[in-house]
Order: sequence, then structure tokens, then C-alpha cells
Amino acid sequence: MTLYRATFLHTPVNPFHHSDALKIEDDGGLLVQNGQIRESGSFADLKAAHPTETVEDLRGGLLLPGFIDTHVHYPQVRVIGGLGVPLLDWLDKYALPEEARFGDSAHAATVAREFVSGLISSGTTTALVFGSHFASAVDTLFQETEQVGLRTVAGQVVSDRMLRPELHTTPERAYSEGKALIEKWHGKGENRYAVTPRFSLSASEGILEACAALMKEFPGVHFTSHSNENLKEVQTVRQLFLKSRDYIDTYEQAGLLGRRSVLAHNVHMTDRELGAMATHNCTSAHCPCSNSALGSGFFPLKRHLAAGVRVSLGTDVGGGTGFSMLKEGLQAYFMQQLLGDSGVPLEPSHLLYLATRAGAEALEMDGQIGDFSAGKAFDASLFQPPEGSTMQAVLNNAHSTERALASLFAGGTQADVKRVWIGGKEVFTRRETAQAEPVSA
Ligand SMILES: Nc1nc2[nH]cnc2c(=O)[nH]1
Ligand SMILES: [Zn+2]
Repeated sequence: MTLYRATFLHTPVNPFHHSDALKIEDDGGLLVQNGQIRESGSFADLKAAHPTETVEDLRGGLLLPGFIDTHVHYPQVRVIGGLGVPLLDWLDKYALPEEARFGDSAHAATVAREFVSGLISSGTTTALVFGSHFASAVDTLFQETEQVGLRTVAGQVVSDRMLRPELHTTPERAYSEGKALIEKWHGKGENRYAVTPRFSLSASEGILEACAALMKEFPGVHFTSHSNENLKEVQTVRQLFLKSRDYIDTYEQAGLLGRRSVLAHNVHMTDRELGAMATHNCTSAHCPCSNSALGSGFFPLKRHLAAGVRVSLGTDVGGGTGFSMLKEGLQAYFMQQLLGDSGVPLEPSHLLYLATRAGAEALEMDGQIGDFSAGKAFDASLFQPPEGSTMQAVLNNAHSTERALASLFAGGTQADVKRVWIGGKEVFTRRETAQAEPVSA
């Protein structure tokens, strides 16, 4: 066993429901055996109870539960930064041409490495991933995540209209390729499968039926898609699905909504749609950087909470601007501030919860990950800014650990991630480089 000594913070309960959800151990201890936290508390107490255990000293930074990114696209790493256009133009101009390259196995393998290392080096230990339209590339992604150990819920993206021919499939092929991928990867190691129609705009009723058939045959799989992101998209979906009451209903009527369903965006929601999401107990993955970059709109968090809809956080790379869940937390905070009375004032506890435990709940993995309670896996990220950096000065002089957490969300980047563990295994260690010195006159 190893006794980790660290300043750690976590949210074992939901801060939107409990005012004291943020738990802080300034000099904390986590006793870890076979990758699982056996005991969690103050270092002094754990040391007294286990005086001979090996101590690993992580003081000098902030130890947080590994981030859980509930919406991120594997084949879009290289299109991060396509600014200046709204969703449907962005897809045509940036995302889809790049995604069409994933039939090339060498390209798929190279980007799979870039993708997985981008996530873990940002402190993300679990991700709900939009895969590729090509089954072979999804297989490549799972091979990479299995090798590195990233907890991954992912699936083949399926569409049969309005994208480009290379990215279209048929309901029959969507079913047979999905089935083969599920049988190979769902439940293998830390991998799970998510049935993933791209969005209703690019999916006929036949594709949605094929998705439903997979979910019926394999009840443990997850479901993810996009919904209500952009007004032009919403209007087009309304014209395409004349028998549906609204966008959410296109998935609801197909029988795709349930406890393991995560829909990204949900910026333009009717009250009926929020009610339906609450009834089906599914989750909205809020992607604030993407919503800002693509000008999609302001996420109605207050209305989600009032309706009782679960909310988690996603980076939406590459509509989003990078893999940092800290940046997503900050952007979520900014947007709620800008909404004034219609916004929810977010505190550090909310940001940490949205980036960690909320994702575990969305994936029904909260019995296993998402916080540092005893019984959870040791999935953790140590944030310790480089020597001499501004962030180091800020954290070292914070008036409280809660203020330090707020500062980390405000100014922290990938450069501040020092070490990352998944299930007790260290999967990322920062290479220390020579300190930058100001040039003297
Ligand atoms: N942000 C975003 N929205 C989508 N809707 C359908 N496809 C996409 C995508 O790749 N990114
Ligand atoms: Zn997306």
C-alpha cells in the first residue's frame, strides 16, 4: 500500500444541492492499495493508523480527482482553432474534411496518440469520446486507450445524410459495425461503448432505429449525441422530423434516452425538452468554450437545474479550444456571470464538481470514480505549477485552499499538470525543463 500525502480537494456530493460539498484536506492522506483508495482523511490520522506504510509526499501542489470530459471528438484534434464560423459552416469547412481522413489507418493511429496524450496531459482520466465514422479508426482509438489506460467510453459515429459521402453509412452497416465493436471493446479493460449518431440532422429514422437496436441488444452500453446547439441546426431538424415534437423528441421517440444518455450542448431548449431529459434521467454535457467559439449561445444552466436535469462538462475538441477542463470551468463561470440574473453564480466547488464527479454520475461510474472517498479508484491529477511561474506565486500565496482552487481554474493550464494517475498507475509525469529566465538588459 502507498500512503499519499497531499493537499487535496474533492466534491463527494453535489454542490448544487449541498452547501458544504467541497471537502478540503490541507494536509491530507490517501491510503491506496491495488489502485483503490482504502482510506481517505487527514495525513496525521492515517499515518497514526498505518505507521509503517510507504509515504509518497505530494505536498506543494493541489491534488484533484482526475477530470472527466464528457464530450470530446477524437478526429478533431487537428482542427482546434477554426474560429469565425457558426456550427454548420464549421463542420463543412474544418471538421468534416479532417474526419474524412480517418479511413487512412496511419493517420488514425497518429491522431489517436495525439488525442489520448492530449487528454491525460491535461489531467483528464476519463472521457466520453465521439469516435470516427470509420469503424477501423474507432478500433485504433480503443487500442490506444487500452494501452495507455485512459478510462474511455466511445463509439463509432454514424450518419447517413447531409455530411459528405465518405462519412455516410447505412442502417444495416451501422448496426453490424457497431455490434462488432461492442463485442470487441465494451467492458474490455477500462473501455466501454457509446452508441453515437452524430446528430439528428445527419441521421435518418433508419439510423436512429439501428442505434436503438444496438442499445436493446447490449443494455449496458451508453448513448451520446448532439442536441439543440445552433438555431439553424434546430430549425433544420424540425423540418426533417415532422412527426417529432422537438429536437429531443427525435431521440426520445427512437427510444434512445435513458440513464446512460449524454447529449452535448442543449443551448436552445424548450421547457418540454428539459422535462423530457429529467424524466429519462439523462445528462446535458455543457461545452462552454465551444458554445463561445462557434457563437452557439448561452447554456441555460439555471433552467436545467430547475428542471432537475443532470449537467456535466465537456471540452468539445475541436469545436472547443483545447483539452483543458480548467478552461471549460472558467468559461462556464464567465458565461453564467454574463447572464446576470438568468445565470447561476458558480463557485469553486461547482467548477470542481462539474469537471469531476458530475461526469462520473453522467456515465454511471460514480461508484468507482469522481472523488477521493474510500472505495474509489485512485484517479488523480497533481497540479503543481513550474518553478518561477506566475501560477506558482499565486498558489503559494493564496489565502485559503479554496481560493487556490479558484485561482487554478482562473489561470491554470496544461503546463501546471505535474503527475496523473489512473487506477493507481501513473500515466503522466511532467518532464521538467530548464527554468525560463528574463533576458537582462
Ligand atoms: N460542436 C459540434 N457539434 C456538432 N454537431 C454535429 N457534429 C458536431 C461536431 O463535430 N461538433
Ligand atoms: Zn461535439
